[in-house]
Amino acid sequence: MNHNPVYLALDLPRLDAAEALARKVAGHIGGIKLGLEFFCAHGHHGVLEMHKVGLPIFLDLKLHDIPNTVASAMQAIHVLEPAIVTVHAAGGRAMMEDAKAAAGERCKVVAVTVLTSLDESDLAATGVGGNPHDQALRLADLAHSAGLDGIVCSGHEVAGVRKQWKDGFFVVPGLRPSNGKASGDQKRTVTPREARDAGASVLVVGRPISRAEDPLAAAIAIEATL
Ligand SMILES: O=C(O)c1cc(=O)[nH]c(=O)n1[C@@H]1O[C@H](COP(=O)(O)O)[C@@H](O)[C@H]1O
Repeated sequence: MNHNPVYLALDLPRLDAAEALARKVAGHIGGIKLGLEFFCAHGHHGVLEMHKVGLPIFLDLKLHDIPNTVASAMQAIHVLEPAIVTVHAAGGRAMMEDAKAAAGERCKVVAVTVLTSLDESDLAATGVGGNPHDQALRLADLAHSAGLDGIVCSGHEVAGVRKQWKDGFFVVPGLRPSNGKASGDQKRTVTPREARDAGASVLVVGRPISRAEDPLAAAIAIEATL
């Protein structure tokens, strides 16, 4: 693969620290993922600052509301020129259709299926029967039929989803290098290499790089496995 599929999740409280980390590893990642922690703390200003690093920006806002509200939120972030934005597939077909229509041509919209921090018992507690694999496939079908570009799922489901959606754009978080650190709050993990081999388009890596003693060495080590 020519293009580096790793997007670094910058889940850090300080803007200067996030920017310094992104600059340090910029040659060994393909993009930057800015999520709720970053956006709630630094907003539009923070995203515009991070554009200066010169890498594509994945704005992981996980939008989930009524269709009109989500479409309006999408329009409000046009100015930030994100390459990728997330919504929750559980928001339903109309919400996803309207989100995609509002996103503009150059922004991929992907739907979160089953968070990688959940297992079957967590799903049951929310009233969803069956296992994460079947639920992810069901929500992937819904996202596909709503016209989205792809989905977010764990490395355990991505091969199955790829089988039924051959040209989909699939984001896989919950990655832990095989020599790696504890899973933390993640329950459905695979290695970056396993996710890539299973058909992931983007590999989201956060703490295995950002909390490493030597983030640059960690990013280079992950790149070397791909
Ligand atoms: O949408 C996401 O990016 C996402 C979906 C999901 O199911 N699980 C998940 O961990 N993420 C994000 O991926 C990143 C994973 O971070 P680490 O566990 O530190 O590598 C975090 O920024 C999460 O918000």
